[in-house]
Amino acid sequence: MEADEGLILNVSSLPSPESHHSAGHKRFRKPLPGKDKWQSKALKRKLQWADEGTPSKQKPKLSVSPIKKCTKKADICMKGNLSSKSPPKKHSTDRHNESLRSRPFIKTSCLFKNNPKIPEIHRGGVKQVQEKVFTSDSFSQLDLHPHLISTITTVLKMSSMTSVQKQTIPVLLKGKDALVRSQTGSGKTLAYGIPLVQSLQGMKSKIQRSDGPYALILVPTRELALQSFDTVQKLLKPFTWIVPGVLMGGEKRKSEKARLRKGINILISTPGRLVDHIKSTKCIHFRRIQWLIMDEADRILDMGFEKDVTVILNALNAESERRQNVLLSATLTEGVTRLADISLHDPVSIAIVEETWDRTTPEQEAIGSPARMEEDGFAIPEKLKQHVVVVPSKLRLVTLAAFILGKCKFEKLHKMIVFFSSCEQVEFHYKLLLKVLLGSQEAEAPEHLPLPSSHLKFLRLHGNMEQEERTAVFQEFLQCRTGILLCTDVAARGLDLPQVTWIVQYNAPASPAEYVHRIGRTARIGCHGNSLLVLTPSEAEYVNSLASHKINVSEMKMEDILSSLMKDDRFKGRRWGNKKSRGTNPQEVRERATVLQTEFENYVHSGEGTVQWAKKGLTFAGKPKANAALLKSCDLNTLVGWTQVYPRSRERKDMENLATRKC
Ligand SMILES: Nc1ncnc2c1ncn2[C@@H]1O[C@H](COP(=O)(O)OP(=O)(O)OP(=O)(O)O)[C@@H](O)[C@H]1O
Repeated sequence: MEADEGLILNVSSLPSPESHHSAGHKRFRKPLPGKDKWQSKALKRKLQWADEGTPSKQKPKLSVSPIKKCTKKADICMKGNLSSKSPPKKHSTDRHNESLRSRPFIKTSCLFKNNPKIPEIHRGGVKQVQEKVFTSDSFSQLDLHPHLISTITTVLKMSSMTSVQKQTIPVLLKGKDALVRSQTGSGKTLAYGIPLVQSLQGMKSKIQRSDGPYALILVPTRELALQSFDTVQKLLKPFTWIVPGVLMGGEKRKSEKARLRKGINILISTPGRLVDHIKSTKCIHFRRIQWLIMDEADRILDMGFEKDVTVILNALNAESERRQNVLLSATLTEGVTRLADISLHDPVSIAIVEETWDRTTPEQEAIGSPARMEEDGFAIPEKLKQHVVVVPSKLRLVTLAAFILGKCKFEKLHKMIVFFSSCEQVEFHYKLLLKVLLGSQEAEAPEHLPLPSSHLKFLRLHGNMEQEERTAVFQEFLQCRTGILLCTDVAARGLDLPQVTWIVQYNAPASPAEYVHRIGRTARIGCHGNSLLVLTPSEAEYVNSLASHKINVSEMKMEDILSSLMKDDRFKGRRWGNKKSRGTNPQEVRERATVLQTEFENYVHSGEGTVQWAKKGLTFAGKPKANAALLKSCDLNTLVGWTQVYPRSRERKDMENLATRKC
């Protein structure tokens, strides 16, 4: 789902001229030619829809002209709460007065009215599949080279094996192929890395750099390639004659060719880039390949690399038939099974699952046999607390912002990842949140800040960024103790980012497997972690879909999330002036949410450029897969909101067709 975002760009929510002083708002005094025409049309639409909820029942009620009224007396716009007769009291400091003057008028009715009812979430008694992460067995029990053991204990600082390592390492040391399925963050990299290094260091004829690759590790993303390279490099510390290397898009082909020519013994690559080299780099060969490892196999397939994997398998088979093959994934999909069929020889299947299905309701009984359950159930880290919040489209953006403020500004140190469904959405929300949550914060008096602004550090990561920047952001987030990373699914798989405390999924993931991978960026290797899935009312059913995969989420209330705005006086409505805020007065919470929403909208409307950029951020053109997902999951409200962004365009027509179909 990509098109909603609770940012309804319509003129009725624009600020009154008297309340703005910045250059960005001069346009209200001197409108751009032709612009007021579409604004008034958008206003008309907005009024219709605000009254009736859906466009299908449009009955124009244009007797009120809010812009006019707001312009004269902004306070009238606040639904019955602000009296035009009682202007705000004088405040003690000029600064405070200034801050109040620049505060937008509040129009609570827009944001909190005519929203679809939030359905109740009925949770069945789902018992999650659990894996025990650690065992009491130490690495020294394995038949490994003593230098390798000491590297594990002294360099990697690990003593006992995880369950997946305990089961996988002996199988691979025996030379068998394996299909390994284990929960996210359970230590799969070392499960293949240790036997790989053990076998290569012990080869009868000592490996020469110029021999070329003995092992190929395929991973879906560049970040994962770098991360796997880092682990392998550490394991190879005592065995300096074995050279690891990475090939991934984004780097100059020429320098990769030069490194290939010099020799890489353990080649870590993304499939696309490797195929590139197979087709164009003469010096690449697989004559000595002994190992093929496909990590995050389901993601490799999801990303459309199936054809590339076939090209790679053919290239390997053409030069070396005998090799050991390993396929690893946190989730087992049909595609992975298919890939296992063509790439593994008589594999040992390793699945670290303890619990079986707990049939507690007849509906669950009807879903399928225990065997099927075994296949469909995803193991979730035991210490991961999963939450869901159902939020009407219009309120999604403020809810997200309030959640970020609540956790990252007002609670103790949090490190958060927020998933979006497209690169454009990431960019859009990154700039918007940076500007509104951080930009204005910087301008506020220091006494308003409960914590230093550095706690609200925003980063973003997506596939449209230059590789250099991607790597820098990845490294920065890896090392920082707090921060908020806004990203696409480029960061969903395999990435090991320590100390992440919250995962937020702002857009529902395309599949339960994706859900598991996204939340798997927290609660790694036995640590605690939390996740929040944001759904629109029409998507509430998704919770049942997760339950059918043994995924159990508990509900959070939108109002509770929004109430953290009470801690941030930047969003205090004009009416409350110097008054002390009372706990979590629902009316005041709503008004603060409206102030925040208005700030978002003001920023977007501050110029033609930002409007265009917002449209880009809310669009989902050119992504057929995403469109299909949108059709499946997004609600009417979303579509209505979206059509308001596009008052007259082909896209709008498309969206209206889509809305009609949804009806
Ligand atoms: N035996 C161990 N003891 C302590 N820490 C470990 C052990 N094995 C791995 N780790 C650490 O656990 C973290 C997760 O490991 P890894 O990234 O290999 O998990 P994964 O199963 O591949 O996760 P994902 O499915 O998300 O890719 C890493 O930081 C790794 O260093």
